[in-house]
Parts: sequence; structure tokens; C-alpha cells
Amino acid sequence: MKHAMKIAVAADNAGVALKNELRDLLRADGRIAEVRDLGVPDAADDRAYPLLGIAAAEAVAAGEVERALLVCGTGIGMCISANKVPGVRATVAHDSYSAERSVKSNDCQVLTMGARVIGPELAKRIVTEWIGHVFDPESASAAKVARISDYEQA
Ligand SMILES: O=C(CO)[C@H](O)COP(=O)(O)O
Repeated sequence: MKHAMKIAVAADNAGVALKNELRDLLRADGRIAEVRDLGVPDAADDRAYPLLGIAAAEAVAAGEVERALLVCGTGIGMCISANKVPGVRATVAHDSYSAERSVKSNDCQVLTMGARVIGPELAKRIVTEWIGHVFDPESASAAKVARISDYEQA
């Protein structure tokens, strides 16, 4: 049987509506074993994006989940925050090709999006595709990604 992925989702109050839509989409996707919602639950919760983004990235780094999907207003703050966690590679992407290459070229475990940048239907399509992409450790990209890890560990 194919391994079913675990994924964390999180957002600040600017991204929570889109995060909740994407969470529900992922929960209905048979390729996902578990969708862990780290919050915020609704727009009344004004916790700042770094708290949520770092918590999700730490879950990735700890191996509790394979991937994380993070939403804020632009996706940028979540991306910066997640990338501060050692071992985590996060990208903001609002197009199909970038989301695909973030996995295949860069072995990114974290995708971030901006709810003030992208509409829900396009975001859903990109996320559905993103889940299907896998990094090939035998690919020519692997040595390049390893250089990033080497720098981080030096
Ligand atoms: O988009 C955000 C961070 O990148 C966040 O949702 C809003 O941040 P703010 O503009 O600093 O309020």
C-alpha cells in the first residue's frame, strides 16, 4: 500500500478562511492520512503568523508530519518564519509550476500562500497538484539541495 501523507495546516487571521477551505479539501483527499490543523480556528484569533508558521515547521522538522500548508495575507511572512526552522524548506507559490518545482527541484516540505493574493479555486487546484508531487533523491537536484543542508549544519 502507498504511504499516506500527514500534513499540517496553519494560518493567521488574514489567511484563516482560505486555510479552512484548503484543510477541508485535504481532509477529503484520499492521499492524506491526517490533516493536523494548528490554528488559528477563526478570524477572532489574532495570534501573529510567526507563531503559527514556526509551530507547523517544527512539526515538519520533528517528523510528525511530512508537509505543511501555511496561509497568511501574502504567504511571505509564513514563508520567512517556516524557513527559520532548521531542516525546513518553505516556499510561497501561487502558480502550478512553482509549486511543482518547489518539491521536485528544492524538496520543499512547506507551501505558503497569501489569501490576499490568490483566489480559493486556484489555490485548491495548486494544493491538489502539490500533494501529488514527490522529490526524487536520485535526481540531479538532490546534490544541490544537499548543499543547503550542509550550510545549515556547518
Ligand atoms: O501577510 C502577512 C505576513 O506576510 C500577514 O497576514 C499580515 O501581516 P501584516 O501586514 O504585518 O499585518
